[in-house]
Amino acid sequence: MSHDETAGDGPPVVGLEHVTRTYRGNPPVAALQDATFSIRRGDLVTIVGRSGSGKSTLLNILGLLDRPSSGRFVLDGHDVTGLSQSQRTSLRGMKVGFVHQSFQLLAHRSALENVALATLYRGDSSARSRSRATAALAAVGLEARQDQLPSAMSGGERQRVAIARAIAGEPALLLCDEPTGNLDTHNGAAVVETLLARNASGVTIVLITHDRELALIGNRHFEMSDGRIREKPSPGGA
Ligand SMILES: Nc1ncnc2c1ncn2[C@@H]1O[C@H](COP(=O)(O)OP(=O)(O)OP(=O)(O)O)[C@@H](O)[C@H]1O
Repeated sequence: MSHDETAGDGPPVVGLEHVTRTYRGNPPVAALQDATFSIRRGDLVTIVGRSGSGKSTLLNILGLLDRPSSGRFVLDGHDVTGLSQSQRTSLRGMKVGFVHQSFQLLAHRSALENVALATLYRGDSSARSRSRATAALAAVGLEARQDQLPSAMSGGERQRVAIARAIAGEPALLLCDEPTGNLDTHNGAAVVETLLARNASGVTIVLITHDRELALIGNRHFEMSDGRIREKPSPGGA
């Protein structure tokens, strides 16, 4: 399915209304202030901003790792505002995939095992998790390398395994935190190509970065500054 066919279908994947996050302290830190925006199915959203502007704070809220101090957050049709910790954990497992700067693969497990274990934890049967993992590795172009250990792979391949792990459970939202931050240009480009291809098949992605060039990919571009987020007009006015 192409991006154009999926964009905008159904309820938003993310709906934030006046979301704030203030860290306690003296003085308190208003790390996220009055964020109101939606992310539609099939969007590839980039968020750029300096260190300390609030990007991780926002990503933690979107990924249900942290709660807003105030405001409303609806994730794929679920209002998460009043959920208990265990309900949030379970929703996170169903709805969110994470890709981190540092890959975070299990060193003594093959690529296939790294991906399969993630869906096994979600409650899939062993056969189901294996078949999902094989499909996810094929989707990132690593079907031939599924029995390799991470140590035998390039940084770009490791990150593609991490992407396969994050998408194997078909999450509503893929959150990427500086996904090319530890990679050289060549490996970084391979990871970007992989993310663009997954987005073209319908995966909704939010990517945070310091890198102003990387921030130009995708169809929607946000900038954070001192806890405030604003959407930048896309070239061509789309
Ligand atoms: N647990 C915390 N307690 C208190 N203040 C915090 C906490 N986490 C972050 N902050 C502060 O909140 C603000 C936003 O931080 P955040 O980590 O979200 O920024 P960022 O844009 O992700 O930065 P970086 O690019 O360096 O990761 C900063 O002023 C930071 O010092």
